Amino acid sequence: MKLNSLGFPRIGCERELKFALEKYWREEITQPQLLAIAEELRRTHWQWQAEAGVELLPVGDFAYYDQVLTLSATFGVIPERHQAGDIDLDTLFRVARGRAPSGTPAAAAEMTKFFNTNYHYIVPELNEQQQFSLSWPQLLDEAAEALALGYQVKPVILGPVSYLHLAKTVGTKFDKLQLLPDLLAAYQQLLERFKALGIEWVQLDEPVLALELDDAWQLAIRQSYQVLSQVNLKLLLASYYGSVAHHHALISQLSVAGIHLDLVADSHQLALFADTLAPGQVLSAGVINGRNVWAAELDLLAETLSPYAELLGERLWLAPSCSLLHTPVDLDSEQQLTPSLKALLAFAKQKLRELNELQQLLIAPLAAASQLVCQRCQRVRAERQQARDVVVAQRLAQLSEADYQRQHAFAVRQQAQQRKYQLPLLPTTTIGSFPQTQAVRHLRSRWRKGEVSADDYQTQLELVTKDTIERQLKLGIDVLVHGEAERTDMVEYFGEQLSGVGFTQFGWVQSYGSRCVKPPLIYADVSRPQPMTLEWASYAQSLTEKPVKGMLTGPVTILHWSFCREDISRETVAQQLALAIRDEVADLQRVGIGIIQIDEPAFREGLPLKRSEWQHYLDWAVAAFRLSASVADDDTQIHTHMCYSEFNDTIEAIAAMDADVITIETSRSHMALLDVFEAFDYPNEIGPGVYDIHSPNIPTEAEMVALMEKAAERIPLRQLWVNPDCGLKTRQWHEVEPALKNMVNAARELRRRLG
Ligand SMILES: CN1c2c(nc(N)[nH]c2=O)NC[C@@H]1CNc1ccc(C(=O)N[C@@H](CCC(=O)N[C@@H](CCC(=O)N[C@@H](CCC(=O)O)C(=O)O)C(=O)O)C(=O)O)cc1
Ligand SMILES: N[C@@H](CCS)C(=O)O
Ligand SMILES: [Zn+2]
Repeated sequence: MKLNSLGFPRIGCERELKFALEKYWREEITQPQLLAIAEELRRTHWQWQAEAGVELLPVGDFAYYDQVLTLSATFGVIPERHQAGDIDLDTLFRVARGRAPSGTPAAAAEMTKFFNTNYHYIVPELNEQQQFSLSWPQLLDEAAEALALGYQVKPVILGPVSYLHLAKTVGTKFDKLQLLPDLLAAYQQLLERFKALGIEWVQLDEPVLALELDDAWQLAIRQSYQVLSQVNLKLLLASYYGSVAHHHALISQLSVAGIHLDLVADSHQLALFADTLAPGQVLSAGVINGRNVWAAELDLLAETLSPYAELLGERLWLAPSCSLLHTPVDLDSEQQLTPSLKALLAFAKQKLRELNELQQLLIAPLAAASQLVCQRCQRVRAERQQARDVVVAQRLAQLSEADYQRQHAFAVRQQAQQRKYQLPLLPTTTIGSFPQTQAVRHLRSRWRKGEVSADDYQTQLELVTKDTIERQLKLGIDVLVHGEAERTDMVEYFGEQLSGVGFTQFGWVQSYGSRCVKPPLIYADVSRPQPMTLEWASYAQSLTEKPVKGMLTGPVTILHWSFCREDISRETVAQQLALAIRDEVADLQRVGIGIIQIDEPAFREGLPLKRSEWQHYLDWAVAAFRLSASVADDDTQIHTHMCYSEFNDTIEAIAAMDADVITIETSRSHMALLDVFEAFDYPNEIGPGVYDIHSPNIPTEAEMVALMEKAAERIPLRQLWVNPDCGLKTRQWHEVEPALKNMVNAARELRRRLG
């Protein structure tokens, strides 16, 4: 019974890769220095996995920016604008970031969510004449590197169908499946090269199988594995992030040497697929949750797996459900978690140990060590039962229809809000955060280490907030924000203050490139012991007569960007979070904050992979948002904000959220995203972003006027706001100030032209 690893977090226990990358980009270290740090990380991660008993070490989970981008480079899929001779490391960085220490800057490639995760990949750009040829040796080099260290190796790469599915087409319109035969030829070459290194197993990941695929994409799966199985290698076909039971017939007919299943997503797949395994075929049972941080119930898992261990013997492999990319690295680093919460957790390193313990439980259930594991599991289960808070349960039980409804319909509210605020036509605002400068981060870091007192920390942040308000006043923005300088992250900040939610010191998870987040841990019923944002909102409002928006993160986004308990439904957790945010809305309103933004950037990301499950999700997600917002009086203006969104297939739900104003990311799509709002006759107000905050470029007044004119062709003028695409925390003041100056001038010009 082998232990199978689908990948380990590459960022490093202390985010070594993040810091090395950023230093390299700032040209503070050389490329050989970056490569050396990366090599050291790979070595450490292989060693940890080997020590846990993993025999076939994954290669391909390491990436300098993103593993999909590495694969694109491997096949020579580099947009023309980023090419400059042969592919090198800087080519990858130019694709991902638009710039690198060498080469000419050019617009970065698109980045988007990897399936339903909070990890972002770089979208491959394919044209109709796309050629695929082995062009970047990283995967082969890393395989050779692991082999040289004496390990057995199993390359783990995205399969051809998922790769095509994630890619976008550029230039003339065409069906990307046309490219499959050529792509398969390139995969074959790559597999041959692995084989030449003496490699026996290659894992091909096809998370696309968790989707409901039409005939053409199912055929693509069939064709791909028919072609690739011709290479004399053992292929492990891996699916994850969802059940593939609906593709059982398709998958079980493929001639692959092994199948990996995400049994956390759907444990019924085990019996289904075990029944139809071909002779000799391996089943990799993904039983340890690779997307969550809770310690596994190993005793129960062993009970379930035991008959299959007998039936399949060596053909049963034990594995995490997916790559451990989505989990923090090492629980042992955490010094401040309560022992009772810590006992509930397992990060990547601990998950490897769990695999090992599970193997022992199956091999020697009566051994003393196995008994100890069972006792620990029982203790953890008992601890989990403390998660209930009767007050929260009672509040939920008493909710009625009225709690989900604003007092009056939008038209009435709009009048009340206009009477109160007298905002000009095309009001200007921003999305919330202003640059999180090095100075602010450094200050926070020193405060955390006890080098700066709480009072000094507060005073310094007040100065930053005051400066942020003054800058906005000088710019002439109509609805201000306090700037979020006190927040590390829009979700973590709330997680730190809610009961039932824990937070870590070092629980970093890669979000994209060098950027990481520390997701909160929702381990018990959630409530808000005291106001979370009131002080900062009131302080900022005290500095100006102009309205300052209260700034909250919505329940759906807090849920999706946290590690959530699994003993109750996500719907119920969303309701609990909604009640906490609702209390905050009520408090903000009470102290005179009359414009309140409840951010929901992760609203769409929560959509289940299978369309047939969408409506149920949308119903409860909309309800949670409404529950958080409906305590607002008619003249309190509720904003929401969504970035990374596409609204065509969710517009009814967006409208049902009934926010008075929604700000969205639209500048890159040149307002095309607004088509659906026009077609739907969206009744409430909209701020289509006119400033692409992901780019260091400063948009001109003329560009923003042109974008708003396009918006005005689709949406009635009095419904429109002028704002950036998203928060400005990752930008610098020298970029933000001129951009916002142009934005305010654009709004003024438009009022002259159109008003
Ligand atoms: C909008 N996005 C978000 C997602 N998920 C979230 N939970 N939050 C989001 O905002 N998902 C989708 C997108 C992803 N986008 C981003 C964008 C930017 C980041 C990012 O910048 N992350 C930072 C970490 C932010 C943070 O928590 N900062 C802390 C700690 C800062 C730090 O590293 N300090 C240093 C010391 C510094 C010094 O002394 O000078 C240290 O600890 O060593 C803070 O502000 O205090 C990142 O750097 O990766 C993430 C996702
Ligand atoms: N209020 C947040 C939203 C980001 S999606 C910000 O401005 O950073
Ligand atoms: Zn945003």
